[in-house]
This record gives sequence, C-alpha cells and structure tokens, in this order.
Amino acid sequence: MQYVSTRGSAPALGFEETMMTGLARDGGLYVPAEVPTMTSEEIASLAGLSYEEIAFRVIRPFVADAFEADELRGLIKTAYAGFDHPARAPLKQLAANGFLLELFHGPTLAFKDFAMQLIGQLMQAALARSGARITIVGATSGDTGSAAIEAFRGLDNVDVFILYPHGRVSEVQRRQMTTPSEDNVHALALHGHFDDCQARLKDMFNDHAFRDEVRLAGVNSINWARVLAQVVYYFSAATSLGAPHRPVDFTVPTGNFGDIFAGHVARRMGLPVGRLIAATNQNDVVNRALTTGEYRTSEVTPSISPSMDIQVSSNFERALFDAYGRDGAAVAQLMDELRGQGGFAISQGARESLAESFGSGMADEAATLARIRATRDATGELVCPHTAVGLEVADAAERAEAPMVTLATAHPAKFPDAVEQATGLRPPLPSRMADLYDRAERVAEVENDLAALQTLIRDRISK
Ligand SMILES: Cc1ncc(COP(=O)(O)O)c(C=O)c1O
Ligand SMILES: N[C@@H](CCOP(=O)(O)O)C(=O)O
Repeated sequence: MQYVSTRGSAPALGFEETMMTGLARDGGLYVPAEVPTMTSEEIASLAGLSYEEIAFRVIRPFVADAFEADELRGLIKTAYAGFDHPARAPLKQLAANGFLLELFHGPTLAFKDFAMQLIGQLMQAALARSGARITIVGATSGDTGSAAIEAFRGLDNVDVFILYPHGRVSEVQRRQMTTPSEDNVHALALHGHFDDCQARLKDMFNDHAFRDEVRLAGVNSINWARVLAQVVYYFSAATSLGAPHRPVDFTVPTGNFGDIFAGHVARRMGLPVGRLIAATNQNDVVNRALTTGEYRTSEVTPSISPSMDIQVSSNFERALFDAYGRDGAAVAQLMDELRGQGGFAISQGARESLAESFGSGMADEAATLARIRATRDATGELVCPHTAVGLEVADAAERAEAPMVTLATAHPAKFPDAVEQATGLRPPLPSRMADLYDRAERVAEVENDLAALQTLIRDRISK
C-alpha cells in the first residue's frame, strides 16, 4: 500500500516510512493512495470477535507491506493488554437508540490510548529492525501528550518531547505529563495555546535540516498510523449494533478532526456509517466551516472541554483532500491561505461533498454543563465535558431509525472540576492513579519560539 501527501508534492511512501515520517515533506498529511474495502460478508463476520481480532482484520490491509500477519497479531495483543476493560471499547446504552462508546479504559483514560499504545508497539518493532534512534515531538491540548508519554516512557532509543499550552490543560492532564520520572520524557509548558504548540511542531517538521538531524518523529494525528488505529472502534461498535445489516450514526467530540476522520475512513472501507457528526465546543471553527463553507480561525477561548480548544484543526486537511477530488495543489493553496490570511473559502463542489460526509453541531459551556447534569440525572452516568458536548449535539440530531453512538472520549476523572461544577460529584481516579497528586512534577516552561525550542531539544538529546 502506498501513501500520498494531501499537498501532492511529497514522495509516495509505504506504511512503515509513512508512520516513521509523520508529516509529509511538503507540509501535507499522508493518506492511503487507495482505501481498501471490506465486503458485507467480511464486515458481518466481525460481529462477536475480540477487539484485537477486529483490529487485526481492519488494520492488516493498510500495513501488509511492513508487518507479517503473526507479528501484527502479537503487537496488537500487547498494545491492548493493559486496558482495564475486557471489551476494550465497550458500548453502553443510555437511551432507546442512544449509545456511548467508552474509549477511556486505556492507561491514560482517553481515546488516544487506542492509537498510541498500538503505534508504540509498531514503532518499537520498526526501530528494532533498523537500529535507529528517534526524537518524538508531540503537541497536545492535554490527552495526546500523556498517552504518548505512557507509550514511549523509559525506552532508550526514543526521546519524547511534549508541548502543552501552559495553564490550559486540566490538573490531572498536566500531572500525567509532568510526573513520569524517566529521563527520556520531556514535558514542556509553552506560553501560548494549543494551536501555537501544533504550529511549532509543524515548523520543526518543515525545517528539513533539523528534522533529519534529530530524526524527528510525530505521534499526533498528523501521523496516519494514529488515524488508522482509531478506525477500528467504528467497526467494533457498528457491528455489535447490527452493521452491515443496518446503518449506525456516530457523533464525535471534535477538535483536530482526527477521530471523526477515522469514521470517514471506516465508511470508505464499506462500513455503513450513517451520519457522522462533528460536535465542537465554543471553539467551533469546524462547525462553522461545515455549515457556512468558510473556514476562518478566531481567538481560542479556554473552555471546560480544553482538549477541543483548537482553531487550526489539522485533519480537516485530509477531509478537504477528499472533498477536492484528491487535488493536492488545491489543498496546498487553501493551506497557504490559512497560514497567510487566517482562513479560506471552500468551493461549492467541495462543500457539497463535505456535507455528504459530515454533519456538525456546537455546544456552548452552559449546554455542556447542563448535559453533564442531565446525563447523570437520567442515567446515573458521569461523563467528561468533551463527551457531554457530543451527547448534546447528538441529542439535537437524533432520529429513530439508526442507532446513534456518541464517542465517550475521556474518563470524567480527568476533568473533575467541570464534572463537580455540573453535578456536585467529584469522580475519583482509578486506584492505580490514586497517588497522582502526590507525585513530584518535572516540567520546563518554554516560550513560543521555534529556535529556542530547537536548541532545547538538541541540548537534551545530546546528553
Ligand atoms: C477528550 C478528547 N475529546 C475529543 C478530542 C477531539 O478529538 P480530535 O482532535 O481527534 O478531533 C480530543 C483531542 O483530540 C480529546 O482529547
Ligand atoms: N486534543 C488533542 C490535540 C492533539 O490531537 P491529535 O489527535 O492530533 O494528537 C490532545 O488532547 O492533545
């Protein structure tokens, strides 16, 4: 399988190189040249299989040039062995036709673990073959960072640098990133917001000399392997609700558009995904782009769902690539306008194509709090604020024919202040993390300055 860049001018790569490369050298994101499809019979046969076996069958065609079947099976098994729930991604019924897909039973309590634990295994296998050493730099609004640290901590051929926006993540998220004591973990609190972290990360990738010097690798959803691993739970959820014999709708709390793009890939593989709805918080650039045809960034406003406080939604580029008929030059032009003018207009044809693929909605702070409270009152469940954004938007869209699955993207205990504000209840951390507040923190405050960041990274990896 070959992967091509959304900007059309980087070389096509096989899976292993795509995973180890992260961002394409023309600044674009890698996507499969052709998406493999599954027949209705193949999809039907997934019902009742373990999560690991579904993962194997969904992922295998994308990675067959890099991993033998037995090796892949073993890596998948190891990746999910540390999850707290035997189903890995259990479905919980909340209403007659409304379901929660719980994606927070991994080591760091957010959906990121599904992909990060797996690419941790895949990357280690690739590094063992090549004998190389890499420098991972990640940008996070809270959850990617802790998941990446958990997946790579303690490895002697990997350094992990995580840029998070100083003062703009929850205390639990911060402590998950700053308390690991391994020397290869470097938490960096950047003076700025998440978009600044992500922009500096992309600057590092676009500085080819630096990227080659430190052997830069990326584990954000700019890395295709992250998106691929997230495709699996759409299959596990939909087949347990009757797919392929009936369509299933999904509502996805959305920031960087990676998780919902994984649903789009599942649909392109043949899964009967009905509606795919992006649910944003008050930072609703994606909702506005989908409803008005104008992608225009504004100031990031801190919210009680901080992991979605994003204005430059990086995977939207992958959706645009498909909507523009895979015209890399057109996407490159839009991305230039985004960088230079803070936004761009989507052509009428692309807008119609996006509307066929995605719906959208927004929940503001008051609605999010009210939804946490109402969910607790109606079902007894405590949900995190990101999940509540999803439930609020799903409720506005719900219809009787197809089941509606809302992705529960994080454990409520990661955001105890918001949950307590809504319900008066403070969700406890799992016992394995009970001493999180007592552990010593280790973090460097850094300026939003590319050269200073590069110097810090060079200094630390040379020690
Ligand atoms: C808890 C949580 N929910 C939702 C999202 C949004 O997901 P995506 O960035 O893939 O759109 C994130 C961040 O990625 C998150 O951490
Ligand atoms: N919400 C994310 C932001 C980064 O997203 P990613 O999926 O591109 O890694 C976070 O929690 O860090």
